Amino acid sequence: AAFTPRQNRFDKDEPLRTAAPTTEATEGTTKVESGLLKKCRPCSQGIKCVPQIQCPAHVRMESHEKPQICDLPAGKFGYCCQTGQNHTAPRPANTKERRSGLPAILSPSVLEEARRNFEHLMHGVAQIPVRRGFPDFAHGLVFHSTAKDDVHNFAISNSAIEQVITTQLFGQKEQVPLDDFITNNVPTKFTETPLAKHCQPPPICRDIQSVFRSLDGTCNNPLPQRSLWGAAGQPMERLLPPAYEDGIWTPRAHSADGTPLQGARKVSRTLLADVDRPHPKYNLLVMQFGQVLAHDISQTSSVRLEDGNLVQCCSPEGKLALSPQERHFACMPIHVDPEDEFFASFGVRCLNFVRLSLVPSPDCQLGYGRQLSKVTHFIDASPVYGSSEQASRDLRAFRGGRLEMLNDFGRELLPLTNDKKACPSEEAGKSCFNSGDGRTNQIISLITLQILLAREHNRVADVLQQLNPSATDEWLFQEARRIVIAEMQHITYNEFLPIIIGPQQMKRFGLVPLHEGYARSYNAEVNPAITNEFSGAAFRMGHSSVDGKFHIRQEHGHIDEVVNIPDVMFNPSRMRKREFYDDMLRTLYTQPMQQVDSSITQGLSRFLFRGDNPFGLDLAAINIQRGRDQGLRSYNDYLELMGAPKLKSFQQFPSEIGQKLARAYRTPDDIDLWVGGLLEQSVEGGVVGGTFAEIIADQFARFKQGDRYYYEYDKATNPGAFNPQQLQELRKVTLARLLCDNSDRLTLQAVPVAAFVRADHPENQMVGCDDPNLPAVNLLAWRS
Ligand code: HEM
Ligand SMILES: [Ca+2]
Repeated sequence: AAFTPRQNRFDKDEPLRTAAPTTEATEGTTKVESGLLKKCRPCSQGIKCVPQIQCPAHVRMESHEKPQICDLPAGKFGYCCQTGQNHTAPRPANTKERRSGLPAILSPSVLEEARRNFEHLMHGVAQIPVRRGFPDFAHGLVFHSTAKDDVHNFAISNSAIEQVITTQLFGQKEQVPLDDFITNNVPTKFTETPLAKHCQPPPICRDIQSVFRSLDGTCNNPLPQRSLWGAAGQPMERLLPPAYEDGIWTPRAHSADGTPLQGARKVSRTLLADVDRPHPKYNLLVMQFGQVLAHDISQTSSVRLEDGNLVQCCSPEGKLALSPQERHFACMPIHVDPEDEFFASFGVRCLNFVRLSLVPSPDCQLGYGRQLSKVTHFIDASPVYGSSEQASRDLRAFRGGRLEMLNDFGRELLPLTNDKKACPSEEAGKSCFNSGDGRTNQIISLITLQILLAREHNRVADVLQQLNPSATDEWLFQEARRIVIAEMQHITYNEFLPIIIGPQQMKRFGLVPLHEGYARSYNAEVNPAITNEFSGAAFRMGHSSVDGKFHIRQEHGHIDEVVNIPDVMFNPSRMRKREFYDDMLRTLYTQPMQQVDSSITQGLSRFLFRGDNPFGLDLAAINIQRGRDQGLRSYNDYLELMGAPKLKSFQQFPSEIGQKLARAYRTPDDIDLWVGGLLEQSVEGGVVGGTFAEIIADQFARFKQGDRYYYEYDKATNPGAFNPQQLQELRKVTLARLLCDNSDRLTLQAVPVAAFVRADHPENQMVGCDDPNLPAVNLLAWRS
């Protein structure tokens, strides 16, 4: 049921090349060598050949300005890129005049009027509580970190919103072309106005030679102006300019033909049915590791009320959406049709949806709203350690470098949380677990991996202490953390990522880990921040891999218990059953994941966070709405970004999908990125289609090139570099080893060698946890 619009794009045997070569490039493209294989002239010195997606300015260039085409590994084309990852190309001359006509500073009257509008939006709205125990409440928890943090974010987000409202008013008054906003081409500033309080240059880093990366990700890039790149709370990047209808923050609500877009729920129920399609090769660990990784690198934040409480956009019981006059400015409720075969039967006509909060402009310039990630963007095991110094201190035991754990009759579990806002239930015995990430209790299989990683930290800390008896708690903690982060990174690049994006993209984006020696891909120009396209669409591919049920203790055709996933969302009590942790791990490596395609389990699309309610939320609709909230452009624009032709008609899809698409959208230019990506056929050797593969590959290239502390870098780059012997040891780590080392050994005594591959797959084999053939990191390399 999958389809790819352009399976072979960028391939050298593709006769139709969309990127019009410059005269230079045509000269440089030498004669046909064999068949259709052409060879391109290399880029001039100092200019890098990169995949099209990493040179996004080309989309806005005239054809004669497009960069020269060059060769990339795996038989692919790239661009000799001079604009870097900046998506704004030099603008046509005729708009220059308009821009220079704008005032440098805002007038007091605009400021005052905007202030009044803002006050009204803040206080003149109906306040309907979001009740504990209901699905919306749990949805709000997804954006929770700590109670203190919620209040702090409120203040910052408010400043940002006020800036946006002021910018909108200014844009109307001065008739600024939309294009100038989306390409950051408005010279006007907030300087010397009350809105300037958050415009501060990034801090200067004092200790740039620190052996250990900071907890909040600051000073990873030590260069002036870049000390906050990738740090917690920093804005996301964009591959393409936002698709806001006013260029600033008004979400895309109209089709390319001017009529209103269909609602997100309508798209979800028309296109994303629930079909059971188990993956023939990969198991649920791929899904579950993917979610842990997603939480490591991104957590957005939703707008809240002044007291930190959640915003509600629907009338009680979802009977209808509040009118625009009475609802909060961040409301973007999801409309439910009366003929909705599921929600309408409960009388529900409105699903709550609150927009993401924003960050103020760092350089004080007027521009579009920018979303943030609250966690460190880097892959740095932040779900284990938290994304701030304080969060990490709250998790530490301050003995032997260990993390605090709950001793549950001899088994180490995560400690229980005392943060009342972290758990939907206040009942005793239903307490939630605490970790470095506020989303841990979302589903019990996620808790399982969070426990696994915390145990791994303590296991490593204990061994380090035996080897270095006089080491301090601080050193043991930081060194164990450094090792666990390296393990996370190695498993991500070595085992996980190739499964997702396939071997060709791994090569083309330079993501394959080395077998020996140090890697040299650090590039101080690369901002490691998460992109909106990645967090709002591409990496949400994982939602399609979720199975609606867990088959616990599946052995020889026998299953002990079938657990529906909504029953284990924010309901961690099963973890206290003695054998559950081992059983869950075994389930994850035995049970297939679902294929990444246009099918989403009803466990997510109807019953998400149901709790005791008869119905839940629709995560698919939420994803679509979120993409519009984040200003993601339509799927077609991303095809163009990658150098593929845009779709012109729904008939380019197989007829069944084409018909459904035509019911959900007016033109192919309307297709939401997340939906279009899921409809593609998977790339060779990977589980996602070409578009998601590119967006994901680009993101992981940022994490590698833009992380000075990446585990494969040497001392010249990374002040916390591993010595050659340590690095060689770290390269032995596998997820299989982690499963064995951190299981309870109650029902789990053996693991599949390739942990992400179904245990029953012919290419895989089970190996006993004590088998010497299961490689392990020898920590003797850390004896000082
Ligand atoms: C196990 C079941 C899962 C559940 C119940 C779940 C639920 C959610 C929810 C409620 C959100 C926030 C939606 C919004 O309001 O925008 C979310 C966001 C997200 N999810 Fe999942 N998810 C699951 C698995 C996964 C997996 C397997 C992956 C990837 C492999 C993934 C990747 C993401 C990403 C990247 C985001 C955006 C995070 C952000 O930037 O805030 N999720 N998920
Ligand atoms: Ca992180």
